[in-house]
Amino acid sequence: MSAPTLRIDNLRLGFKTWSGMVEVLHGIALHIRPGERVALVGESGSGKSVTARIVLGLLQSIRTARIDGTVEFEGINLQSLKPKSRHALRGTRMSMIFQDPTSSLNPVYTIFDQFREVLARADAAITAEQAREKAIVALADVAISEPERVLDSYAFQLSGGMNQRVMIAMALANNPALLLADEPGTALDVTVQAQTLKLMSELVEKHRTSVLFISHNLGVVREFADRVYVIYKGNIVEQGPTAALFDNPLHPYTKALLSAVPRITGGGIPDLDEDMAAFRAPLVAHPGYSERELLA
Ligand SMILES: Nc1ncnc2c1ncn2[C@@H]1O[C@H](COP(=O)(O)OP(=O)(O)OP(=O)(O)O)[C@@H](O)[C@H]1O
Repeated sequence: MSAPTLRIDNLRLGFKTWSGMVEVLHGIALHIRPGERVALVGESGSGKSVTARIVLGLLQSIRTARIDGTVEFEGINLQSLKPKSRHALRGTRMSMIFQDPTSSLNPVYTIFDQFREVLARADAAITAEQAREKAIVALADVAISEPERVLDSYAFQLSGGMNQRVMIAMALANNPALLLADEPGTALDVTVQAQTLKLMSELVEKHRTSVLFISHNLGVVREFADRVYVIYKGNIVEQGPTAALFDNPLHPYTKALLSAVPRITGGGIPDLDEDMAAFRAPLVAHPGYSERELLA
């Protein structure tokens, strides 16, 4: 089997606060193979975004953050890299799509200016003409029919759905090995979100891009992911192939998450802490799919 694109092992994160250390991640492990689409699912505050930010190298420079453990990207331990080398990976070998496409784009530069900057990260010598050519191809890939007009526009002149397509095109423009998608499109209406996710899905499949897909929307995860990790209060409590996990959730938190779909954003999950306390094993792996076996 090929080596994983991303391998996280025993990852711990704490923040120094006035009242002492607040532990946020308690030794999580996950991996993503080349071309695999993996979802990290959990409620608000469970530690999904901080995990993605560590992979991107964005938390390492925060003075109050304490990070321990292994984060290996394409066989390189990111913790051992200098900030400059971590910076060089972003937008080239790994890239990210955020929740709200319009606020993620810079309002004072045209779409083309931003495209050119992204492409120059991988090829500093790229000319304006070459960048324009590449940007047009990338926009055509996300089914934008008037790429010239879009390139000369500012984000505020385009619809949210159009900006989301632009973001996807930019994120994939340098053919990254890993795409981190943090609740992509949740700021958009449901139909537009579904369309853009479908597009993203087709593109990552075409390019065999590995994806870490962060979401609390289980419906979307079921459609999109090959495998799922469930995170609860900074612990991975269950993982397995999507269909197996949805059809036969083993951990009380996963069961609660699945049964609480309509009210997941509401008042939380009643009595969950009681169920959790009664459950002794911290990680449930579906038979034959333990982290160790998958990596062997
Ligand atoms: N810079 C920071 N300083 C202190 N605590 C932080 C910082 N960033 C995140 N946290 C805390 O870490 C925990 C995990 O946050 P994270 O943003 O990863 O949650 P999440 O699962 O992505 O939630 P959501 O779905 O709401 O985005 C939260 O309790 C949050 O308050």
